[in-house]
Amino acid sequence: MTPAARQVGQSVHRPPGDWLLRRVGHSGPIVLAGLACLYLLIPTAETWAGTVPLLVGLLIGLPHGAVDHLVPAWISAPARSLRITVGLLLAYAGTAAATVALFLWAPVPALTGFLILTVLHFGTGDVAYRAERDGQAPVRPVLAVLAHGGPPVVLPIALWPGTVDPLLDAVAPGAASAFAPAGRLIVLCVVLLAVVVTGLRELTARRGADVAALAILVAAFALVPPPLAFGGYFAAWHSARHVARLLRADPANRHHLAAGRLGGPARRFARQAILPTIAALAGLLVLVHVSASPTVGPATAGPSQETPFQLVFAVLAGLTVPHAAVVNRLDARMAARITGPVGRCPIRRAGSGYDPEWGERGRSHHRFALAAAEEMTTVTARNDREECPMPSTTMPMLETYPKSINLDRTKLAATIDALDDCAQACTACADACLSEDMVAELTKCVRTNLDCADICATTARVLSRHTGYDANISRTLLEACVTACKACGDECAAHADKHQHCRICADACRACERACRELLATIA
Ligand SMILES: CC1=C(/C=C/C(C)=C/C=C/C(C)=C/C=O)C(C)(C)CCC1
Ligand SMILES: [Fe+2]
Repeated sequence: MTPAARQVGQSVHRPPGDWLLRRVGHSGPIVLAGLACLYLLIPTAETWAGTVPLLVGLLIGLPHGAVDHLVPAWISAPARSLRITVGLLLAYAGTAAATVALFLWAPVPALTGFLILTVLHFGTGDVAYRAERDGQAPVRPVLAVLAHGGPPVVLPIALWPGTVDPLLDAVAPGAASAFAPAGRLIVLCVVLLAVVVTGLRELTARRGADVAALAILVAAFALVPPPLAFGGYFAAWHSARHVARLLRADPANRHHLAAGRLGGPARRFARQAILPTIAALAGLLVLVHVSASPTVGPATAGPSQETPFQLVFAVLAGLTVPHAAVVNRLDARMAARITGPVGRCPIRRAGSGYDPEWGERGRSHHRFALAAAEEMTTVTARNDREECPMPSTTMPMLETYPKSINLDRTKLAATIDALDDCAQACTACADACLSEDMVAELTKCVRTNLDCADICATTARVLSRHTGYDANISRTLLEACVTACKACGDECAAHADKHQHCRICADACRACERACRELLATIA
């Protein structure tokens, strides 16, 4: 059975596309191992291992940051995602401009900060990739981040001063001498220590392939000239893993990935990334041209003393900083989503719809929506451990809807769950009322219970249908729910001190009323 077929067969337990994560995960180690072998076998490779491989690697990797602005569109309602996308683009441009200014004003501190950021970005990228692939976050993420993100940056600087120092000075004049040999050695030792501890942890956890990947990473950056190693790493390791995760994050790819097809998602990504990539490339080329011209280039006296390379690198860093910020935030949300709040049931707790303490984080997790089925995997695993109630299938079902949904999926899922909870509580409360000795005093309660149960159940069913969506029907039903829940909540609350079922039902009605109002606010 192919990995894809296996996945389709157990679609509820495995997220669509984890086969892709596994497959792509091998490309980095294979390329770096190949480069290391090539370099050991053909020492003359050094002659063509100059800046060109670095540029080629960066060019191939460039598209991985080209769709950052689309992520909001994959995870929220179209009307709001446009606003988020525009806001994100403005923040992106602002951060990029500030970074470029910092690079030109204080090149050495700026470069130091950028290199630290690169370590964190690569490290968190790997940790997030692994967490997504394995369905669990590492026990010591900081150490793992350093172990995976450190080698591509620290090893070249510490072990290849002859090659790297001219590069450092080209992008930030004075950096080579500012990075003292003792400092380089100390940072190298810290990174190697992190690698050894992380490697031993992996060994104990019997993750042989991951230990091998880490060993290849270190060996390649120790053996292969930095521009070549870095180029290979950036394209085949960092960017490839990131793109694989992006493909899974795009809800439109779910069916293809679940069926083991990569062609559609790859073409879709190419379409999404092509324009921003061309724009970034064109911008960089114009920059090289302009800054190399005699009027503003290095020959000119005054403030424009920077080399073309320095300006281009500053712009590259300027694009990377907001990219790292966007990705880091999403990674953090993903990691939190995988581990969940300690001791709580994520997603949903009995009787109260969505867990308010899971709050913003939970909402964001749904928005990012790695894969609906993964939600099930994670929650089910946690339920096994922590005896949480069965998770709702509402969000996973929404995530599998093949077309776009005109409502905020998170709020919609929360409302459907709240409606179902409320309908169940109202039905049970009416039944319990009928068995009370003082049933005569509860006739109004039974009546409002049954009205509320019917209205909520009907609304939950209508809201679960999206094809040919009619906002007027949804709005009218939600308004009826608000009225029915308010009436039933008030009536039940009046008996809450005497009857536990009325207290529980009143809570469910209030929660449902709140959820309906929130959803109404998005369609009013
Ligand atoms: C300057 C410099 C380097 C280049 C760093 C670069 C080019 C980082 C780019 C990071 C990006 C673009 C991340 C986005 O995901 C090396 C090779 C570490 C060696 C030391 C000097
Ligand atoms: Fe990146």
